[in-house]
Amino acid sequence: MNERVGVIGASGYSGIELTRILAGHPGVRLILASSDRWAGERVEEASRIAGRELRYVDLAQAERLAAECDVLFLATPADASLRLAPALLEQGCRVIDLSGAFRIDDSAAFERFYGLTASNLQSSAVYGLPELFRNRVHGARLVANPGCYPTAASLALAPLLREELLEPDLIVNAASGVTGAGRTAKEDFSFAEVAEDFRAYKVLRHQHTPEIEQTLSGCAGSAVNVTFTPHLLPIRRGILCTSYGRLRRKATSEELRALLEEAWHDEPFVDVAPSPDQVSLHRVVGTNRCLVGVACEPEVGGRVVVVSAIDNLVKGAAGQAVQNLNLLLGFDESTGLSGLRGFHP
Ligand SMILES: NC(=O)C1=CN([C@@H]2O[C@H](COP(=O)(O)OP(=O)(O)OC[C@H]3O[C@@H](n4cnc5c(N)ncnc54)[C@H](OP(=O)(O)O)[C@@H]3O)[C@@H](O)[C@H]2O)C=CC1
Ligand SMILES: CC(=O)N[C@@H](CCC(=O)OP(=O)(O)O)C(=O)O
Repeated sequence: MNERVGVIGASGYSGIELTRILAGHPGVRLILASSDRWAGERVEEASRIAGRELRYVDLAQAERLAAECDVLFLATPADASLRLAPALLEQGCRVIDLSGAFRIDDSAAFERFYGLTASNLQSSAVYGLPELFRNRVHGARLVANPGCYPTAASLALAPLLREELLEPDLIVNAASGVTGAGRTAKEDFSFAEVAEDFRAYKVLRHQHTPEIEQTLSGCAGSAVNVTFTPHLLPIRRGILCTSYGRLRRKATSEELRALLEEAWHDEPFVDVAPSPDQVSLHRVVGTNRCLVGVACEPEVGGRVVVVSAIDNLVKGAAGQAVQNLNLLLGFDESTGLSGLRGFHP
């Protein structure tokens, strides 16, 4: 099979990762890669991996060529996705958007956190976290690929909330590598500013807060409040996410681990570690994997700590987007992804 796919925003960190994965995907043909700054240059991944000549085109040309694609990825900022998606859908393409433009059901919350006007396409977009919502993704025209932090937090906490094991007030602390901010990030993210430093940012105003609460409330069946604090880690890629809650009934660490193992048993990209201490970025960076570990104090009200790790550019962006592509096209969900081996021994 050779479904035709394209990437808009192909020169960004997640666009590059997408281009690399798609060039090696056996079921699709990458026919379009857009970048204004690289227009006219060769897409090296396409010639090196797929053995075909492909050149970047600018956005105007990409919009003209889009109708030739069965599925288009938008690896663009949210404001650009809001502008581009309607016309692409009208041309008959299916769209997988990596930005936050279509993830949040509550328009007022979206507008407050993103500072943008919500789209009326939001109601028809499917939130593409395959491990929780894969049945909805199959027939979707517009997939909202989840945010990096919400992916790490949701895969850590969803099974425990579904079993009504946690009080609905949670704390999520997470640290991301600097690629999370995109490649045009400004001065605050330069090497001299971040090296040998560690700090929180967007405290109590991060745009992923309503997304995490939306997903976890859906799992719990009632409102869940999350205090989310992101941190900037002076490395290139990876997210380590530590989530804290309180037990609603007695349980041991072994029981919680067994519950996570049961929930994620059939999932190719979620693994449960023997303990939270064994969850580390080395084990996930370069792969589409999420690694989760849990421990708790056994009494009612006892503390629960769940640690999860992902690569922000793979499971947190491009890899998850390809999982969604596979669902849309009816491929095995691991197609093009199982070969990603990671960067560490
Ligand atoms: N980095 C990460 O870890 C994650 C990112 N995301 C989201 O994915 C999207 C892409 O992120 P990332 O790869 O980091 O971003 P980058 O800043 O690295 O790249 C952005 C890309 O979009 C293009 N672009 C910029 N402005 C416009 C515009 N107005 N219209 C069309 N294209 C434009 C740029 O191409 P050019 O200038 O060459 O045309 C570039 O290819 C964002 O919405 C981001 O929030 C989601 C999860 C994780
Ligand atoms: C380190 C860093 O800055 N990470 C970004 C990740 C969010 C992102 O990529 O944006 P979306 O809202 O489209 O998911 C941030 O915290 O804003």
